[in-house]
Amino acid sequence: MSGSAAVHVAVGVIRDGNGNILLTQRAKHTHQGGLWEFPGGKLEAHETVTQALRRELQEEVGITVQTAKPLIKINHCYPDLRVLLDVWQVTDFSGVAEACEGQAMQWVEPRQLSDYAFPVANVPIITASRLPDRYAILEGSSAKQVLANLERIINKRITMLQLRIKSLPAAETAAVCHAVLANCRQHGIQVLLNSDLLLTGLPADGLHLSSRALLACQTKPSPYRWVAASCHNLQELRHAENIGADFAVLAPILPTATHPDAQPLGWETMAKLIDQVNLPVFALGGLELDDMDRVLHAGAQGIAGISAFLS
Ligand SMILES: Nc1nc2c([nH]c(=O)n2[C@@H]2O[C@H](COP(=O)(O)OP(=O)(O)OP(=O)(O)O)[C@@H](O)[C@H]2O)c(=O)[nH]1
Ligand SMILES: [Mg+2]
Repeated sequence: MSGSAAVHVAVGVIRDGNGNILLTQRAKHTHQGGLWEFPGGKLEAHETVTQALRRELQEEVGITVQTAKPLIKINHCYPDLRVLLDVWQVTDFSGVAEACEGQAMQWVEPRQLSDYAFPVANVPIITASRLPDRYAILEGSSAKQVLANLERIINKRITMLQLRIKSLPAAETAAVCHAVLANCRQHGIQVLLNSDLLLTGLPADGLHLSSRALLACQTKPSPYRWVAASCHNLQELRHAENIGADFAVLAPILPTATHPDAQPLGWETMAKLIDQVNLPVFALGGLELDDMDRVLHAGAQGIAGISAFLS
């Protein structure tokens, strides 16, 4: 199958006002029949992906797409078919969803998606649909500064962050980590601990591997709800994908004052790199929240940042 052109499919992760996601069940006789899917279908000749998305969601579940943004692209080779799943998040629609083709249909909470059997290509789509579009990196050169930065991050309504404290004495680091975790729990923020933080037994939500730690892993570290990885090139992104990391952070995209010697990847290279892996990838380095639209259209999950969320 690897030689034939991929079938381009427009797929909608449709959310209702409560954040639930619409699933339908594929008819028994079809490709991957009997499994659950996000509604969508093949592009017709001369159709753009957003035109196909609009038509398919009207035909299959009777809704009219009002607003949609790119979520993730998946290139997958089934034994009998190669597909490019072009997945869009539908954030606003009109009409009431109904199963227009007699298929089973369910609105499902994101955390319950794992209770449903999907085609294997859908694994990173499910991860992407559970991730936010902003991933903050919390740092600081003193305990006071770390906690002040956390206040600012909380005010930006961030729901996930990486705790990366490098320069505090060990005893102070442990105290700050406990304070950050308690504060984040209170505000519903998930915390991933950077792998350079040599502290064990902290009740965090996940592990964020430095690129060095990533390359030293041959399998996904366990047990963590989330495993993320810092990447700078295709080799690292592929390694993150191969060990089954949940998502990656790719840097630096634009020049930054904090890393003046690092060669920025730029928009075009970033898009090309992200296109080559089936993995949610946050863009990091020199970006601001105003860049979100451009970042999403370049294929990224969203923006990761240190100063981006501190203004
Ligand atoms: N819609 C949809 N298709 C998916 C998903 N995951 C996945 O692997 N696919 C694959 O992508 C292709 C989508 O085609 P489809 O059967 O929905 O196409 P369609 O609506 O145009 O159907 P038709 O050919 O009967 O008109 C199938 O091979 C299907 O197995 C998913 O989550 N949603
Ligand atoms: Mg379909």
